[in-house]
Amino acid sequence: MNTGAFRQLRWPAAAAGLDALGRLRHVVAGALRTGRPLAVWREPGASTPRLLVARSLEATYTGLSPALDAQAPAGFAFFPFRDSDQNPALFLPADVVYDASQPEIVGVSAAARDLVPALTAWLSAALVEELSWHRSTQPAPHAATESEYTQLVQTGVEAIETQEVVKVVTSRAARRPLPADFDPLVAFAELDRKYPQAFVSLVSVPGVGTWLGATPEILAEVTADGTFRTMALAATQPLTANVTPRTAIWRQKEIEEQALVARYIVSCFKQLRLREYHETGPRTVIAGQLLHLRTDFEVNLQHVPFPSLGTDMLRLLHPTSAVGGMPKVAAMHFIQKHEGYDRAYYSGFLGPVNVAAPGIARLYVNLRCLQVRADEAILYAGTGLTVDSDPEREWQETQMKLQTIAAVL
Ligand SMILES: C=C(O[C@H]1C=CC=C(C(=O)O)[C@@H]1O)C(=O)O
Repeated sequence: MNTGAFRQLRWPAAAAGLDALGRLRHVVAGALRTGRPLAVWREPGASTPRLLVARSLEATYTGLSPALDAQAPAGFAFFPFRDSDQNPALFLPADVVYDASQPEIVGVSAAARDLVPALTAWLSAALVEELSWHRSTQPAPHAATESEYTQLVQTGVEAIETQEVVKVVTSRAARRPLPADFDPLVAFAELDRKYPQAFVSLVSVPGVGTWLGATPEILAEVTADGTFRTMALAATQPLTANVTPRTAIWRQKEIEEQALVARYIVSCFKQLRLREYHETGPRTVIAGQLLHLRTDFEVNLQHVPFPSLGTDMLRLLHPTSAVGGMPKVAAMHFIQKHEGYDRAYYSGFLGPVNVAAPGIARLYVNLRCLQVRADEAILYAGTGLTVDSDPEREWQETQMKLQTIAAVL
């Protein structure tokens, strides 16, 4: 954790019996009790989660997508599919930070210095059993029936046939009852265990709600050694005993669907006049119980004259054609007109910027996610359509995708 920029509070002797995750839970409880936004996440391949608490809701509103450079503020981005008053773009400033791999300290930013007395007292306070998670003030979205969804796919295929769009990604919400004793932090731990290669997240913001997810898709990453990465992830089939990444065979429809996403990324590089990028793939990758096709793109930022490449690419990429479609504006218009529900933060993006260290940012597409409501969960999934899409198969594909996150219910 980028603790250099933070005042470090040590846990008091009273907390000696609490393990790293117990401490994380206690800081989460304090944030929820005082109405503060928070994010807990575990990066792919990492063994421990991190937590960030913003000092206030007001401090999280942002107009622009985050800058991916070492001088930019540290925080956690939580962006909707489409920015609106109901689903504002948020950037939670890194005011209180906790890294479960360094469980002896809690960091507090200079901007949140006035929180230090209350936080110090809280670290010695008795544990709270029940956490009261932030709720959305928006109504639950409409959950499409099978016939509504297959009709939507049919309309999408017709829009491709009439050349209104080249590709569009349709999606739906599904409502599931919450188990009586559902605990988002326990569910987070289960996602962490089940999906070691996913970006696992739990974000809770007053009025916006509580979102849990385990996404396989990087939107934009900038690493300490000056590398920019993104990926074209699309096409889906179940991972079974007989079909593995080595033996998977893809139909023409799926190859085309993924190639369009890759082409879209290349078009973004072209808009920025960047030619020096490495492209690897497509290859078959595992995401939970599914297989996808993935092409990786990498740029060495030390070798190109584009200091703001990460920031510029992020602004061009979102929403990628893996969640919107192509051409972007026509696909967004189709979705707005026909999908019939509010995606909110599903297929938006999320992740830390300059939290681990200045210059390290990891933003992911918010897929395989759910929204926790008072007594139900809203799950989300979508499918990329091409002219050859079969409505019934696309419905089945959304069912499979919902399974990734439904596993914690
Ligand atoms: C839109 C989703 O997945 C995207 C990412 C991988 C494969 C996809 C597909 O096969 O359609 C989607 O483009 C989702 O999981 O809701």
